[in-house]
Amino acid sequence: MRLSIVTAFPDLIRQYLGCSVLGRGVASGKLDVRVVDLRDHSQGDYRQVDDYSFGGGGMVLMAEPLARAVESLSGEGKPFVVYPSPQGVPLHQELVEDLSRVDHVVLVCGHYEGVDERFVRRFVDLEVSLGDFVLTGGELPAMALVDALARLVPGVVGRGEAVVNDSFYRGFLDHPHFTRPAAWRDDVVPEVLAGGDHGAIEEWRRREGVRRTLARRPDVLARAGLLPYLKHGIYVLQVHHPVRDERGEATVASVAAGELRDMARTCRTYGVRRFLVADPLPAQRDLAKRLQVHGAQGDGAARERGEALGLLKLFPRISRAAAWVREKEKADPLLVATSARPLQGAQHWLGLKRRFLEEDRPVVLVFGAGGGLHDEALRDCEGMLLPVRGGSPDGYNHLSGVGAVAVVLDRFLGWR
Ligand SMILES: C[S@@+](CC[C@H](N)C(=O)[O-])C[C@H]1O[C@@H](n2cnc3c(N)ncnc32)[C@H](O)[C@@H]1O
Repeated sequence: MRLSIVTAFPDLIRQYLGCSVLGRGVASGKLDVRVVDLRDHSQGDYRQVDDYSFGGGGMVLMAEPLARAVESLSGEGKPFVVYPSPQGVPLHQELVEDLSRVDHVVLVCGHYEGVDERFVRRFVDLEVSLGDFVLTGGELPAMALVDALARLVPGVVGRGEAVVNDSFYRGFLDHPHFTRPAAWRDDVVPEVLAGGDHGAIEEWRRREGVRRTLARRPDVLARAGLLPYLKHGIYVLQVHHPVRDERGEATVASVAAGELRDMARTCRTYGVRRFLVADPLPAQRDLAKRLQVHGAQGDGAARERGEALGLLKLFPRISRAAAWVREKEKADPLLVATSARPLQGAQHWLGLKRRFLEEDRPVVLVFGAGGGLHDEALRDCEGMLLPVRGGSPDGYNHLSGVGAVAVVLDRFLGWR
């Protein structure tokens, strides 16, 4: 990506671009940043770039020098023009990531009262704000943007400081950091960090990142994929019995090969540890087993399908599936029921997402087949998820099993 900064104060920017991580990025050619002096695009002998605000008030940057500066950068296609402004959309990591995928971003620094609105209307694609406060000029926000973008350019940040572990990158806050000396003014670094046990260090960091995020910024969890931050695995359990028939009575749902295959593939996509099925009928479990064997034959797509079906594990009852997870994880699983009907005590997915982190237990997401989980099945579950809602405001929303698994897994494990 290319970055250009249009400013009436180029020295401010040049100095910043010459130092530390950015300085090394520019010197090595990994960072392509150009600083454009607005005065080079002024008209007349006085290199004028600003004038009084119509109607009274302070100075405003004039439209024509700004337009010329941007046009001088438009040789190889139209760049994406960003104007840092307190009236813009708040800057956040997702926006930085979106901008990092643009070929050429031009940052236009305002000053004094701002820039002529006619320039904004004609040239600016996006106004971005650093927060609800006012600075004297757009140079600091422009540098903040360049800095945040530069971190995403491969090789600019050293390998030791993996950006994926930074705050917000994966929807979590970073863990605390410490450096030498190990004891400073009677304050000693956590013992685990000074020992050489990398597994224990990773576990400590994971827990601290989770703790901080829950305490300080639970709002950012909406975009977070939970998997790297959970100690235990996430499981999907499809229940064939007891599910509801048309009259709400308990019945057994039949095995649908296509449905099992598609759910298994979704589980594989999101890193679900195992796809469990509870079915009391041996003939149906046999059918599912045969599907697993045949699905693994062939190459290409078939192999991928086979891998997904390898996640499948069959049990006669919900309790047996739960006991198997308990044994495997050496921890009590949290079973969470999903339903098309709003169940008593059901929670919003964001609340559950926090709960998964707080309780740090294996999680089993339980889906019904046929007409959905019967009340008897709900007795095995400790948590309940509100129905997935689409455009319709009323509570009832019956999705296909495959659709429901995909939406629910994306909310908990999808990484935006
Ligand atoms: C003093 S400000 C102008 C404020 C403008 N009159 C207003 O109230 O919206 C001058 C310049 O600083 C930059 N600026 C100030 N605060 C900013 C913020 N919170 N985020 C991004 N840019 C900001 C903008 O480029 C702006 O044109």
